[in-house]
Amino acid sequence: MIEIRAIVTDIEGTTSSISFVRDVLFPYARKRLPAFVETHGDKPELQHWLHEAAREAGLVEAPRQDIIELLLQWIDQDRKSTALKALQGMIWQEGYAAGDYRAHLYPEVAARLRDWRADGLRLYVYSSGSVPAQKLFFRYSEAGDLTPLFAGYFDTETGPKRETESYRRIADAIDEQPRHLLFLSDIVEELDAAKAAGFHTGWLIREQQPMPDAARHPVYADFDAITLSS
Ligand SMILES: CSCCC(=O)C(=O)COP(=O)(O)O
Ligand SMILES: [Mg+2]
Repeated sequence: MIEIRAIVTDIEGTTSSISFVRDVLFPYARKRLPAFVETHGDKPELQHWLHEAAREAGLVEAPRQDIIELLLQWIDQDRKSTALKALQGMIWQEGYAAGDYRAHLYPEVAARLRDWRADGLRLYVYSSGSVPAQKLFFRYSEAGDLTPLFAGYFDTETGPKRETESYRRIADAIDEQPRHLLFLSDIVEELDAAKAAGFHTGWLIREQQPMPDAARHPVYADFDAITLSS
């Protein structure tokens, strides 16, 4: 008998479309990053993440303009850099607050998250986006402010999403045995890592992709198809 007590969900490709992140959020950050650094460059938080990006690239002594150029390249590559994601989150905050966009959610997601909460399940997010960016995402979602539904958030400061140890850390932080946790994602390597840590897994395959034949994980076309017991 499977007993799921908490659900940990990915964002891009799972609760929300890849295109919203790639075609709205990333270009928004890319266009504004140079001016944002110019305007806010004296702020300790921004200086910290610029230094972290430089350290990550081995360019600690480089001029600030070189770091900016590097960050723009990383945005184009969708490099899962913790420093980049933190900087992007700082820029995205302005866009949400200004009403420039609302975070995309697939149509069934908000209702299903509410159902799971009403059934006593705890909900968490694990995304490459920074924790502040995740909170903004669900605070300013197309379905309104969903942050009251979530008990916690994890990003790559917990660890890389394709490493099993990251999921062990998440289970410890949630204070649940992995066998009582379900991880939902669109990326099979992330699901493999979670499964190796003992999590139950759900593979969201949304954008009319061919269903894999011998799926390594239970495959779902949307959140309404997800079953929590068997
Ligand atoms: C929190 S919105 C920005 C998401 C992001 O930058 C990203 O790379 C999403 O990757 P995920 O791990 O959620 O698929
Ligand atoms: Mg994803």
